[in-house]
Amino acid sequence: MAHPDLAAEPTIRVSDLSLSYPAHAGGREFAAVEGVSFDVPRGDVVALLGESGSGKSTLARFLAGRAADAGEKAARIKLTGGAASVFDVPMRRLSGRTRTRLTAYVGHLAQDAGATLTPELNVGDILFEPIAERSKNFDREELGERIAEMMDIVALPLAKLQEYPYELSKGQRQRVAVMRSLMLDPALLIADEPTLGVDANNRPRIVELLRWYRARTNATMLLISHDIGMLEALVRDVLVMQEGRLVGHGEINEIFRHADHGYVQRLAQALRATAYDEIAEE
Ligand SMILES: Nc1ncnc2c1ncn2[C@@H]1O[C@H](COP(=O)(O)OP(=O)(O)OP(=O)(O)O)[C@@H](O)[C@H]1O
Repeated sequence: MAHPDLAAEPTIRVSDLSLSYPAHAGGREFAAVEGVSFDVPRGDVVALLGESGSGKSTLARFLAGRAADAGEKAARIKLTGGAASVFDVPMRRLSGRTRTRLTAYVGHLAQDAGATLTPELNVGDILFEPIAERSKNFDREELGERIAEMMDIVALPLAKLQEYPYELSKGQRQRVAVMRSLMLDPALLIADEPTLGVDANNRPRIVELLRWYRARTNATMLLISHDIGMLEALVRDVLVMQEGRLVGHGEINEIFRHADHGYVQRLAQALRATAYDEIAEE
């Protein structure tokens, strides 16, 4: 059985990778990612950009080891070509045990995670849950201090710990979801639009939380985000996808300065105008 090697270099290795959704409802198998290759070196923060439907979430979910997580069969992601490894664990045909081992180190913030917080739990329990599931013997006090620090960074009053998801605004729920994705101290964080649905005043709070986390842990991060504040504060390299393919890869300023691909050029222009909401919806 492959054991995750946290010192693996690079942390993520993707080679000519193709991913599909199975055929369903009389339709054909759908190729969401086609022939993509890139590495994410250990400790780097890389952004995955691209218009809606370009395959970003599919790739993120697959690399986070959550390809088979979806309830319905039709939403399970299948590797149809090439290879990928995370912490030197090959992602082809992951056994249940290997997957559990791997996902213990890989935080995944799913798309619109704030909307799927457990409705029966208050915020405090939502945050404690990942740790309580792993071990009964955790230091509640130490963890409480960490939670208080995170709440402060994202500007949520401690009284919110007693509230339930339905009592929070959309942006507050999203902030809780981002905090939750960090609770197990992941050595790799894969986050799908961490600031989506958060108002402009509070987006920098999430950026700050991720910066704080990185300074504390030096974790590797793959972020799907068109948030210019986040890109500027955290990201060195970007990957740009279009229709399942990688159409740009490199240092953020370089790639936008010398963009030779039509979509990358348009994206660069839009980002300069900081119209990120529109890009995400394009
Ligand atoms: N369960 C599924 N079954 C079939 N096709 C799917 C499924 N989920 C996503 N797709 C398709 O796969 C393609 C890639 O979707 P994906 O969500 O990865 O794109 P994305 O770049 O993350 O887009 P967005 O920014 O809108 O989330 C899209 O064409 C989408 O319609």
